[in-house]
Amino acid sequence: MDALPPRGESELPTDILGAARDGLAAVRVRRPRIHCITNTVAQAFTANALLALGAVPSMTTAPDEIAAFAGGADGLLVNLGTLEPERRAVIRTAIEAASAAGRPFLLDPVFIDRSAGRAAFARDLAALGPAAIRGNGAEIAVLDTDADALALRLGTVVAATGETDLVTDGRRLAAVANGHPLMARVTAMGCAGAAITTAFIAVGEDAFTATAAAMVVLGIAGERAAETARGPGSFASAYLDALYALEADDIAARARVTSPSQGEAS
Ligand SMILES: Nc1ncnc2c1ncn2[C@@H]1O[C@H](COP(=O)(O)OP(=O)(O)OP(=O)(O)O)[C@@H](O)[C@H]1O
Ligand SMILES: Cc1ncsc1CCO
Ligand SMILES: [Mg+2]
Repeated sequence: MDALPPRGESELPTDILGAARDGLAAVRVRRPRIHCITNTVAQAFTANALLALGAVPSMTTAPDEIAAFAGGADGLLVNLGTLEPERRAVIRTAIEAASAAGRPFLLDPVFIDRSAGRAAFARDLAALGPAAIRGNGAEIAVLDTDADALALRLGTVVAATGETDLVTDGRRLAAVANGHPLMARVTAMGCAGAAITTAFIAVGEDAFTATAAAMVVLGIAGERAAETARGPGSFASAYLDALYALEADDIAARARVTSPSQGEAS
């Protein structure tokens, strides 16, 4: 670690705010195609969240089509939430196709804290060069003792989500405090957030900045949705509306990003 620059030195939170604003605009203009191998619980909400944001989802897991879909997309999401044998069997083919096409993939290691076999599979996938790994704190903790070590060891970006989202590439660290407790009362909010993050990485220059920017955007959408929601049900639809309506001014006004060596950016 001695050879590394101090955390935060090479990345200003203001860069993340700019990346959130620019990333949102780029997703809406470029409409990246995101292929999602994701769990059966999250599929429809994830597809709707990508569409609301401006991206274009596809979700097939058919063995004879997976290489064409993953290789032709701008980014690939691999989510382990419902890891039936059929879904497990196509994941490597999808990653190989995306990687051969020079497209990023993001790993969401759902519930690896519940199953040793799933954790072992996730470790194998994590070694295949994901642009980012996003999981809740408990899931990330299964992969390494801390997110920085994991990011450095694999040369990837790690987002450990929860009340505060921590994003690191091992050298830079951002803490994103945006979000709302109702986000934890609707299933697949993290899964959809990982798909949104894949879209930001697909249109971004730098996976760390893009991942932190995505956390800002989805957290602010959650805050806006909570203003009109009456509970989890109306929150889910208000969240899609908020992704659709989000403007650059909302980001400037609401972003709460810190990095350890600097103060709050907003
Ligand atoms: N208590 C909270 N306060 C504010 N924001 C929260 C809270 N809990 C979750 N969030 C937001 O919700 C997003 C999803 O995070 P979470 O860690 O709950 O995902 P998850 O456990 O993977 O969810 P799922 O598996 O249901 O998709 C986070 O990025 C964060 O912005
Ligand atoms: C509830 C649930 N079970 C498997 S995946 C999933 C969605 C949240 O990760
Ligand atoms: Mg999850």
